[in-house]
Amino acid sequence: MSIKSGFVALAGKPNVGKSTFINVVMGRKVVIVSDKPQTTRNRINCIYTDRDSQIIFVDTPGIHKPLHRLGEYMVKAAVQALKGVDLILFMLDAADGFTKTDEHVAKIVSESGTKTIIAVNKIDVAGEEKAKAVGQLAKSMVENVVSVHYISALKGEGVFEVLEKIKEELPEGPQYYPEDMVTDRPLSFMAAEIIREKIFHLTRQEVPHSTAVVIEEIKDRPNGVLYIRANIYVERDSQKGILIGKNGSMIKKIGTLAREELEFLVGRKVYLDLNVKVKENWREKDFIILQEIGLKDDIK
Ligand SMILES: Nc1nc2c(ncn2[C@@H]2O[C@H](COP(=O)(O)OP(=O)(O)OP(=O)(O)O)[C@@H](O)[C@H]2O)c(=O)[nH]1
Repeated sequence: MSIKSGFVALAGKPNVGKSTFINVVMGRKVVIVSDKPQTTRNRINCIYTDRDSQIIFVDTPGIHKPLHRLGEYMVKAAVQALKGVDLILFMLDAADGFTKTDEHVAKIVSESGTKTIIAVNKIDVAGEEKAKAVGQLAKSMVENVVSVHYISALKGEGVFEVLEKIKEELPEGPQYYPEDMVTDRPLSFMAAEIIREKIFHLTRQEVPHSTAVVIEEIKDRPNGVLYIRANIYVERDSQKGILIGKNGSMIKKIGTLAREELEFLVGRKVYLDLNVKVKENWREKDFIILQEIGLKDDIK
């Protein structure tokens, strides 16, 4: 039996709700969501599979970067990347109105000529009129728009209509990935992202941004438990104190929440071993780069 399958690029400025949308579609948490912009340092490709379709949601490098950092070359590269996908999902924020960054994303999307679905998100907090204005402006700026939807990813409103439309527009094709695969990222990457998300949610000010999570070890224990050891690097002793908390209460909270989510992801018991370490100026160190581009080994 043939299915509908293909690659869908998620385009939209930071914080419009791309991760929230993906999480609703996937029915479980696979992408970090935060109210602090650009938390998803490394974007994850998510694979949605059902009876008659497989959709691979991909990120477009360059498109989320601040305008001032976008050289002509990067714009070209982004356009080129969008030419290579089957469909674009261009997301906008109804509450924000149509901004300069939206205009810039719209230009890149339009230039690719690729079929585009527009989703105006956050209608739960914006008036209908404002949302419609955003949708219409976006539509007028993009060449190949197949439909415009008004949604609230947070409330799950309209998300499945978008999903149906995506399926309708995708070509018939093969199932590219096994059906139980939800992301093409290794487990070590997912684990680091999940731990980082908890730190983002539970701590304030400079702490989240001074934190790096490096997965040191993932091992199958004979009793079926998955053992994961992670180092959490901060830049100063004071930050270490905050992360550990009074009598270890904060790190315990982070650990419990992260473990529960990891257990959900891998479908079995997880033992999470977290160690907070101070490493001055870790941002300049290359070990974190290695981790972020996924060079650490996955489960052995
Ligand atoms: N009110 C409202 N808030 C939303 C909606 N969708 C997402 N948000 C919120 O918007 C913020 C950003 O959402 P994300 O899903 O992380 O946005 P993103 O586009 O992936 O952001 P980046 O990773 O920065 O590119 C979070 O606080 C979400 O809870 C929505 O439909 N309504």
